Amino acid sequence: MATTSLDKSKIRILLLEGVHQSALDTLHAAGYTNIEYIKHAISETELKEKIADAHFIGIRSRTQLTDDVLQHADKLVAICCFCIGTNQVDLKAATRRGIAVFNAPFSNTRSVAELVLAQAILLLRGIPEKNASAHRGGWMKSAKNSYEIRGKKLGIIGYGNIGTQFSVLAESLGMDVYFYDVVAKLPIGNAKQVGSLKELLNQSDVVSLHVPETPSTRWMFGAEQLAQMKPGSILMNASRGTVVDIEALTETLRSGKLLGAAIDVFPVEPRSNDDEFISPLREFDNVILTPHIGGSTVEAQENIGREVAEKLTLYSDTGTTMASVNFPEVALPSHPNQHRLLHIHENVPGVLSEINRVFSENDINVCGQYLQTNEDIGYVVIDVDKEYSELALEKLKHVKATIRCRVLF
Ligand SMILES: NC(=O)C1=CN([C@@H]2O[C@H](COP(=O)(O)OP(=O)(O)OC[C@H]3O[C@@H](n4cnc5c(N)ncnc54)[C@H](O)[C@@H]3O)[C@@H](O)[C@H]2O)C=CC1
Ligand SMILES: O=C(O)C(=O)COP(=O)(O)O
Repeated sequence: MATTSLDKSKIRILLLEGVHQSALDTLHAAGYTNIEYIKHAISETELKEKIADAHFIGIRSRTQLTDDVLQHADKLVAICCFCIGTNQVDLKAATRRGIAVFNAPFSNTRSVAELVLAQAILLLRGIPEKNASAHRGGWMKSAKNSYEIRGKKLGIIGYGNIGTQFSVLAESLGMDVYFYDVVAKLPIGNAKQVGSLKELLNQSDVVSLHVPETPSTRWMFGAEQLAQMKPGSILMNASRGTVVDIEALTETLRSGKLLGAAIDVFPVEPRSNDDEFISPLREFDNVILTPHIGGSTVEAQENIGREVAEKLTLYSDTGTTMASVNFPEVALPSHPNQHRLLHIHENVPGVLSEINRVFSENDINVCGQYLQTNEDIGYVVIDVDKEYSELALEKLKHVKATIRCRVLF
């Protein structure tokens, strides 16, 4: 019988942006050896070339997998984001092509929360300016504009995993925490949800953004919101570079209204550590500029590497899609002595009955069947005796609304 399932050594995995060694170790331990490992993000042209051969791609926040790029990804089975955000992936385009997307939804949460807490303390004491001055031979010994964090009001925008972690840490240091979120959220500890962003900004000494990049958060923080902030307050953004209008922030900082700012993410970020970081914010000593390292700790990266690589191998080996960002979630047992057919189709009426007809009309015994759908696609997994998989695969490919169909053994 012809082989339809790929040998592991032929499954090509492209890993970009220097994902942690733990990812490579996990993949090697699972028998995957055909891995191209690149330490930085690559240009769109190179990406289009390389993705054409890849069955799996691993990226972090910098690589943009647009509809245009995915048009070149004929063999791609899954996209693995070794980070929280998946805004860099056109999820609709991936789903339409039957490409599953995975991420690490909370392995770097604590790292971001610790960073912003530290930044709030440093900014309230004016440390960035004093440090910069001392490096130039200055001596700014003064208590002017230098404050304890205790008793200050923290305003968190986006009270999700990171926002709540930060909330807990900030309360433990005596901050009063308020938050604004588009969804009603259970407040942790003594935190209080406020009804509008304006209300939050009017009262907060420290404002910190922890929203995902979505159409509703793109440029949500501009001149109007900066005007609503208290004089002498602080703005921190470790969410996405498209959330804050940098020109408006630059103007506000020039006016001296803010005590300082901490910005970790930028509208355009360098592709590698060899490229120059360009930003109008470079001129301000009272702004902490960090190179998108909110989640860059050894602990977070090691955990993310392992976690996402495990999701990749599980999907590749068994078809399991648990915790996928865009696919219906199906947890599948191993399938010894059987072949497993994976059928991804548009979620339209009549597909299932057509699939079932393939098996009844061809007298193929179904040993196991699993189904899950979401609003866009359906994912059906069927285990059959080995000798029938080739025939079934051929027939299933012709079922209406089929996006992708393959066999695992
Ligand atoms: N700087 C870095 O290295 C890192 C940055 N991030 C960024 O942080 C973001 C947040 O991460 P998590 O807390 O894990 O996400 P999450 O999904 O747990 O929480 C996001 C929260 O924002 C809220 N939200 C959405 N739109 C909003 C709006 N327009 N206004 C107010 N609230 C809104 C949601 O309801 C949710 O409660 C990620 O999407 C990612 O972009 C994440 C990790 C590391
Ligand atoms: O987890 C996220 O969403 C981040 O922003 C971290 O991105 P990175 O892996 O550091 O490129």
